[in-house]
Amino acid sequence: MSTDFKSIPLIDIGPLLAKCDDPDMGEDPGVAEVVRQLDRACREAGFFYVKGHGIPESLIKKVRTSTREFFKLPYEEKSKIKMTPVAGYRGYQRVGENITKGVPDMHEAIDCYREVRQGMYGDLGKVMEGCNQWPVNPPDLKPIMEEYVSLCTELSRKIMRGIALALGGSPNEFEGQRAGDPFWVLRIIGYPGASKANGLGTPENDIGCGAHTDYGLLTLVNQDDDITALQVKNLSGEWISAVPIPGTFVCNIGDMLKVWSNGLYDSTLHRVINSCPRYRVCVAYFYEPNFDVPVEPLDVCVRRTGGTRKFGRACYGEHLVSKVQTNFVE
Ligand SMILES: N=C(N)NCCCC[C@H](N)C(=O)O
Ligand SMILES: O=C(O)CCC(=O)C(=O)O
Ligand SMILES: [Fe+2]
Repeated sequence: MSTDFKSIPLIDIGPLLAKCDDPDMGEDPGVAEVVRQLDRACREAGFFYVKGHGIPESLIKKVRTSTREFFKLPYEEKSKIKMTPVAGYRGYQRVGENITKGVPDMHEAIDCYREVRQGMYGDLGKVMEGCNQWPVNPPDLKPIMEEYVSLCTELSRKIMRGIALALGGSPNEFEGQRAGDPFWVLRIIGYPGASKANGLGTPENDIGCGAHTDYGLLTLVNQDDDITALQVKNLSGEWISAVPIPGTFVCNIGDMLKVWSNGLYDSTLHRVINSCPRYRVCVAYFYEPNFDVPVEPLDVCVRRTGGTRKFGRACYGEHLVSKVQTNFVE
């Protein structure tokens, strides 16, 4: 359960990355300090900023620039890669098409998923079968995003090694069968400026994305530097803003980590309200478990939470499919 946190902690993960693939990384004092901070952040907020992550700032900026360029195109152009169930729910969705708890969200997006070949996960994976739909314009969007996904995947694997230690496990707790063949999701998102979204000049009412939790393990949010819009709910119900900190990612934990950790860590509710008149872009990368692995509380976490299993067995693929099938207007 999250606490009454008033701000979101910032963690320099440099020391963790430096030693991340050493078998005895846990004994390194620099790693131990990062692990302590990760543990505290995951227990208290389920959200943290990371710096020292090693992904070049130039690429992070290009990701947002090409995103902005795409959303500036006319609808006819954007709709050439329209999201459809047949494409495995990959592609472009216009403002209002994504719904959260029954309410249309004031954002447009391109959804991308790790590609799923026919029959790869049997019936479980059918809904997600398909290839990503990339726009022709801007031409560099596809290569930029592909490079970005591969760097985010590697970074997330390393952060998860730190989180595994934080939970009292071995560093490779989330490798192999659990998340050694990770599924991933990329959401390329644009939030219209406040007055444009509702035309009434009542910015408080523009819900860019309604309150939700993320579905998998770990999310890396790459947001515009100059607009505050992401809000995280604390225990007493206050919304704490994740004010952009240049050079950092906002990270948060997802539903599957809540199950694996037996609730030691929670997937915290968050939402997006762009009350700024300017258009906001955000690219969210989601690092997820193996698509078809059974997810149940780790023994070490059950012991640390009083010996009772709080959750039954879950499956990421099933969870994703149930979300995707209810996320869109018909
Ligand atoms: N893949 C992830 N985590 N996407 C998060 C999207 C959240 C909004 C969605 N309509 C919902 O209600 O879940
Ligand atoms: O726009 C943001 O800052 C976060 C978006 C988000 O929470 C999501 O796509 O899951
Ligand atoms: Fe989210």
